[in-house]
Amino acid sequence: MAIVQSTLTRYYDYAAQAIDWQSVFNWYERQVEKATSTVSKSNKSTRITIGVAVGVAVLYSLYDRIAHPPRRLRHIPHINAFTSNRRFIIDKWPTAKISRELAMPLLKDSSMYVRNEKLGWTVHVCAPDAAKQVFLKLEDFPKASQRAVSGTLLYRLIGVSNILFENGDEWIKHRKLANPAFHRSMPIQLFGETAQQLFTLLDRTEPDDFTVDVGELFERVTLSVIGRAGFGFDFGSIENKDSRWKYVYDTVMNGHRDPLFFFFPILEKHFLWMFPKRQQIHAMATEFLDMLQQVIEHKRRYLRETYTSIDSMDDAEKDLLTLMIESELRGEGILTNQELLNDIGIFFVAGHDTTSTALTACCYYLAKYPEFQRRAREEVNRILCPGDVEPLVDILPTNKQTKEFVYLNQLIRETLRMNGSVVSLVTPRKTTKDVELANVLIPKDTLVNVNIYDLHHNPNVWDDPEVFNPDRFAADAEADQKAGGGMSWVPFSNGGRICIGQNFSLGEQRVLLACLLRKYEWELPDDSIHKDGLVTSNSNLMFPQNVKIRFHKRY
Ligand code: HEM
Repeated sequence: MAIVQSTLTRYYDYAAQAIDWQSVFNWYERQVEKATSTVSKSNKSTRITIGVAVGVAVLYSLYDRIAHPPRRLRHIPHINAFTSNRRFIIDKWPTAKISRELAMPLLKDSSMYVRNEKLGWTVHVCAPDAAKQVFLKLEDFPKASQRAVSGTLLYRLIGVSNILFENGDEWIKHRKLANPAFHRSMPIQLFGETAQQLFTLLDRTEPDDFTVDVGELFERVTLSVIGRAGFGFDFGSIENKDSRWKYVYDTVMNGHRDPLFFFFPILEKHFLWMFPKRQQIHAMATEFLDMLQQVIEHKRRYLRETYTSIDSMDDAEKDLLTLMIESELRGEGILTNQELLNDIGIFFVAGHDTTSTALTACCYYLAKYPEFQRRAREEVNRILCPGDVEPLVDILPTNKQTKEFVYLNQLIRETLRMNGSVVSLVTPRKTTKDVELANVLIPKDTLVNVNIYDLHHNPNVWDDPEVFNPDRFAADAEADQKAGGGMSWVPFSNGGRICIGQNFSLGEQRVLLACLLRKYEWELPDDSIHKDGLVTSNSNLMFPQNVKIRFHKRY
């Protein structure tokens, strides 16, 4: 009985975030009171008419409260909750269509709109000056609590006390320990070796011309990189596309994206016993966590026994976990095993799918625009093979050379504008007081997010936002000119909570794309479903769907 009671109380808590039920009931009571004084004096047909009228009014009030934001947010344009749920869950519109059809009409005269989400009604900020305020004023816009979704699949992998979710001193503790790991130079050699490992496999298994799903390929590559660079673990995912750990991880992440549980986490938290298949996926999450736990314990033990501050190994080639434990051993802070597990879980989840979707999108744009591909290859060859004759063998770029890839960098940045991997901030903020954002009053306790996709596609911000044009990121061009007027390009967020893995991901992308440009030329097959634009999922991580590319080996 106590369990049923606590479950119902929690369900009420959850539902109460979206709907102000108490005022619905109060209003209903008032109507019934008014009506009964009239009804008691009237005949039967009048009583029925009044009963129906009150019923209709109650239903309308209920609809109004579910479909529209609370009154305190009604001065901001909004998307009807039924419309957004239908388009997201039932019609599964891709992110680009959601943005074009539902958000852009509202942004003609506004820098923000309101939408209902799993944590409740949320203001989506889509203009550079307002985004800047959200990013920089951490005390007005701390991260909202993730308590409502703890215990769900993804949150079992990353916990709720980690570098991504915590605020204030707790967050500083995590970030301080992780910073040295991300501020050394990046493991460029490891990125290059991974590219070579991929080429060896493709040379062995594919003819000189072949077609492949690059999304799937890059997932295997980035999984391998994050396993080795993150915590010195080999997932074996390049050599073996059916590797057990890849299967386990994919099953858990696909389970996390299941719209039923994504939008109704209550089902998973309190009614898991009703879903046997879901229970099996939870068992896999446990298996994955056990593996990570063992890796951490082993590494902690090993480093405690062997650590000296004089160390011959180059920091750039050490894994992130080792560097974090070394920071602890130097006395720069301490995390419990559970907190370390959560942070490694975050690096893993945040650092692998994001980079693979970015690489997939960039590869797609290079296929769609052969002229951009030719320019990028020319630049890579000029820097890596300065002689008269291009040696037709793999040449792995050095750290210094990756910084000279100016045009390749423009391509990567424009790809992240057009198809940034993260659609809106993973963790919405919650206002701590009434604030004015781009001249709009946002009351205390309002959920606020920066919609990165809408900001990057807002025609009030970018010229011809739907045109893929890497030259807007050339020196002194459009992006540079906008830099003074707020934050218009924010695929990695910005301010104090900017993505800690930005340089890691950019380094990985530069090396893999440079190696790929030398080894292959590529194009979109004639029957590509992406001829008119990249088709993606509508989850918050924007997965390009089934991107087949035709490759021709150059050597
Ligand atoms: C294309 C690749 C990537 C993109 C687009 C990206 C994007 C983002 C965004 C938008 C945030 C802010 C989330 C929020 O505030 O809710 C973020 C935070 C974060 N990212 Fe990334 N990310 C990428 C790669 C990586 C990599 C490779 C790692 C680690 C290996 C990583 C680790 C993190 C962490 C730990 C945070 C939280 C930082 C904090 O709050 O202090 N990300 N990322």
